[in-house]
Amino acid sequence: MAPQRKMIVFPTKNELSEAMAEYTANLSAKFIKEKGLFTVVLSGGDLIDWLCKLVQPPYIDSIEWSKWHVFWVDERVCAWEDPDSNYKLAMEGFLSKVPIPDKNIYAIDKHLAADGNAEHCATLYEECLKNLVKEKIIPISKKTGYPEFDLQLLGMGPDGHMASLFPNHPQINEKQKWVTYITDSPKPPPKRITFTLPVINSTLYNLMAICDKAPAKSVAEIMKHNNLSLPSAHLSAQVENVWYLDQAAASEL
Ligand SMILES: O=C1O[C@H](COP(=O)(O)O)[C@@H](O)[C@H](O)[C@H]1O
Repeated sequence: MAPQRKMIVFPTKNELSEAMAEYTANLSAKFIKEKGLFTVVLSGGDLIDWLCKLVQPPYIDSIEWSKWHVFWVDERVCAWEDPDSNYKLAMEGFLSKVPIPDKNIYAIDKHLAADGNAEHCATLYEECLKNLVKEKIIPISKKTGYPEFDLQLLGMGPDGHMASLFPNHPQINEKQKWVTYITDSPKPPPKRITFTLPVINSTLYNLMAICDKAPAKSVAEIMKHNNLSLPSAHLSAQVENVWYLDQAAASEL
C-alpha cells in the first residue's frame, strides 16, 4: 500500500528551505552509502529558489555531489537559453553552484528542444532513461514495474498541476509511456514534456514544496477533500510522500 500523505507547515519560506535541504542531504547520504549514487528529479518553477540552502554551508561541503544524477520531472520544449527553460533555471539557480559532473545531468535534448518538437523530445528523454536502466544507474521497481528514482522535488501550480500534468488534460491517464508530451499547456509555454503519473509515483521519496497564497485553495481542495480533478492530488510515492507548506500555502486549511 502507498504511504499516507504527510504534511508539515513551516512558519516561513526560509524554514521550509532549511528543512528541504536537510531532507535532501540526509537522503543523499543514505543512498550514497547504500548504493554509491543518488538519483534526484527536479521540477521547475519556484522550487529552484527554495533549494538555495543546499548551496550554502554545511550542505555545500558535506554532500557528495559527484555521486548525484539529476533529472527533470518536466521540461518546457524551448532552447536551453530560453528564459522559460527549466534546465536554464536549475543551472543558474542551483546546478552551476555545485560540483555535479556534467555527464550526470540529464537534460532534454538541446537541438530538438530548440526545434520545438515536443513528441520527439519526450521519446528521446524516455530512451535516455531506458539507457540508464541498462547502465544500472536507475533500477526498475520490482513493485511498480516503472523506473525508481530516489528523490523527486516537486512544486504545484495554483491550478493544482504538478510536473506538466494539468487539470482536464489527458496526460494524467498515460500508463504505457514513461515520458509524454503536451502541446496545449494552459500555462505558457504550450509545448512541454513530462514524466507520467506512474513514473512520478514510482519514486521512493516524493517531496512536494508549496509556498505563498496563490496555491492555498488547491492545497485545501487536496488536503480536505482529496479532489482528484487536481493532478497533484494523485501524488504518491513508494516510501514517503511528504508535503512541505509555508503558512500562506496552508492558510485555507
Ligand atoms: O510550469 C511549471 O509549473 C510547476 C509549478 O511552478 P511554480 O512556479 O508555480 O512553482 C513546476 O513544478 C513545473 O516544473 C513547471 O514546469
